[in-house]
Amino acid sequence: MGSFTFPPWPGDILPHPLLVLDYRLLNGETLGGCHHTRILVNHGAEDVVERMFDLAFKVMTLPEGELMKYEQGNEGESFGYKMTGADVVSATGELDTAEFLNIAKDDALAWPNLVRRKSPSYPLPVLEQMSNTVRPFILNSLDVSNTILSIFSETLRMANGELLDMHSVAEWSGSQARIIRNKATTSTTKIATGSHTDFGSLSFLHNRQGGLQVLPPGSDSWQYVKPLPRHAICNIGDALSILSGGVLRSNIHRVLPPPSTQANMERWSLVFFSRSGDSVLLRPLVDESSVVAQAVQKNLAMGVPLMEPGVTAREWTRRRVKNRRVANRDARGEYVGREQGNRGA
Ligand SMILES: O=C(O)CCC(=O)C(=O)O
Ligand SMILES: [Fe+2]
Repeated sequence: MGSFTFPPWPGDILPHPLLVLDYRLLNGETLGGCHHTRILVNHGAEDVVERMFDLAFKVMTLPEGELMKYEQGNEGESFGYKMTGADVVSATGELDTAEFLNIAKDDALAWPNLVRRKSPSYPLPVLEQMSNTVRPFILNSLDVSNTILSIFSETLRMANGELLDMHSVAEWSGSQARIIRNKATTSTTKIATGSHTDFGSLSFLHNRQGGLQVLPPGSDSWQYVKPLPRHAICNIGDALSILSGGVLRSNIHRVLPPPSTQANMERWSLVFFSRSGDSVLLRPLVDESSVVAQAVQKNLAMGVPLMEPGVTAREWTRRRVKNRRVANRDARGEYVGREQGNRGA
């Protein structure tokens, strides 16, 4: 099955060197002031990740007309299906080639009830495998997220549990699993997903084929990330960056078709996005953390603008999703919505 292929890495492509962290040995020192993409091994989701890829294949090979029943639309809804070409990948309005389906953490946990997407909710294979595949994948990813957040709350010297409370599993949030398909193409240069930072708190990304690229801090050259079996790529998103006053930083990445000898391959990937509760106000936690307060003061003294959208996590996600849709751009590719504070894709 296409989704299981783990092809050899092309000998002519030098991948970006990434620090591999053993999830079982994680601590504040290994994560440090985390500004870079990291790779996690022994995250515990290895087997259920295989089942998620299997499910991804079943879902994304349904007829297009069937998938379109679940399309997200243009109003900033994050859960559901996104067709290819719905998002822009560049300021000049080029369109993306990725198609994906987002499954809400709240739906997976409430199952057999559905609380975020009612009708039409999700394609049948997702409903059929909600309890034996999607929910275990999401629960495992939430565990990993909580572990990393509690390490970061030590880094930020916050009171016990405060950051975790903002990411309480019990509160509705934008947290979601995403299955992604990029159909085969002969091009190795056409951008599939444009340059962006993830907008939530943490992302765990499971890759098979190459194509993911990062723009390392301070560099202007894109570098490929080499997928490793049973490893998860770990990114910080903008919301956590905002809450931490920039102490923790989101990283810039994009997706191209699989490179070199992998050209022509269909590309599959899987992500879990961990996001704070819908009601959490996105602002630097200066009252909760002396580390954040100091960082904000230092940045202000140096004239670095403060990232403070002053909206809730729910509104932030809605704006960011909406901002990427080509339907919300004018002929020059500019966003035509009225909201302020949209940044990038
Ligand atoms: O497909 C990938 O490898 C990355 C996708 C991604 O960056 C995203 O969905 O935010
Ligand atoms: Fe991303």
